[in-house]
Amino acid sequence: MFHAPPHFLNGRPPAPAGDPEFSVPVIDLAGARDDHDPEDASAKWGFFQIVNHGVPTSTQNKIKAGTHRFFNQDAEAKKEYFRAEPMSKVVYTSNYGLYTAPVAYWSDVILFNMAPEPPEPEQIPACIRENVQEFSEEISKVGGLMFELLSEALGLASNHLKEEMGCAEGMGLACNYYPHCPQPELALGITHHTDIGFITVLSQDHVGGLQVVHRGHWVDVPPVPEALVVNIGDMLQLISNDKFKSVEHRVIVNNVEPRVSTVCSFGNGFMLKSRMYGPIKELLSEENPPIYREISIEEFFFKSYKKGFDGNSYLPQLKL
Ligand SMILES: O=C(O)CCC(=O)C(=O)O
Ligand SMILES: [Fe+2]
Repeated sequence: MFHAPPHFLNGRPPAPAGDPEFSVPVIDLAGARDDHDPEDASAKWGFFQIVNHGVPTSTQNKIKAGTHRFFNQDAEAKKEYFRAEPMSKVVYTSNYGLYTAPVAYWSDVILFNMAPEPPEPEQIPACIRENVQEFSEEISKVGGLMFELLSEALGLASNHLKEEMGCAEGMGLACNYYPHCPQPELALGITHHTDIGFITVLSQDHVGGLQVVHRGHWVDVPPVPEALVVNIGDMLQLISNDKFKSVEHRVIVNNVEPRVSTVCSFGNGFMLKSRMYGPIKELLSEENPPIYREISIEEFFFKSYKKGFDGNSYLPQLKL
């Protein structure tokens, strides 16, 4: 495991080693459904890892190899995919927090907005095309399952989030590449943030560097082979009326080897524009009044991007 230097702690100490309070929740999806209710982890951490989830390891490995292939090309080959704005089907960008993040992002990303309408196959770079299509199919099934489990964890019918609310209708798949960093004390891979969508399901490689905030401490998320990481995003915090909290996280870099991750965000700015999302009525009562006003996902994404990558979510601005 690599460690962030003290000036990157943002006043949060690293989690004490060996304290079971800080051991990251892992949910085994094999076996009886009742055994893997993610309610506790979603409410307390806003984050959990899942194992035995059905994205074959070979599918995860192939897209990571494709990510290395894409980013190891020279700039000339990559530049046709470069976009400065996020609302394209395929967006390659480098250091996207450059003008707004508190610390430069030591990372490159190629993002594919796969749902509701995927890009044309020829818009996806040939060196990663098949991998993107295969991973996207597999991760969509996992996303669907997560929405069922999270619906149940909220005490709703299992189809509520996916079918009733259309939470899985938009999906963005980001392939992140964190180059080896000669001076890791001067940069972060991605500075602290919460994810904007409903949930994020991600696959990390063996290198490590992802950290989440739990009870005011930075906790390393050690890579577990085959495991996927699930983050609660801001939109799920909004519709769950704070029952589930979006998790603050970041990626630290190292001077040993590059790292790649594959990150699927369920909920993107291409979703049905007229649909408004607010706290789910079934979760509200006199003792539990709505905390946030309704907003369309398009506006939420737009405002969150516009605000800049300053580490704060846009949610507080929607408080009633
Ligand atoms: O690379 C990772 O593990 C996390 C990346 C991330 O937080 C993001 O893309 O939003
Ligand atoms: Fe993230």
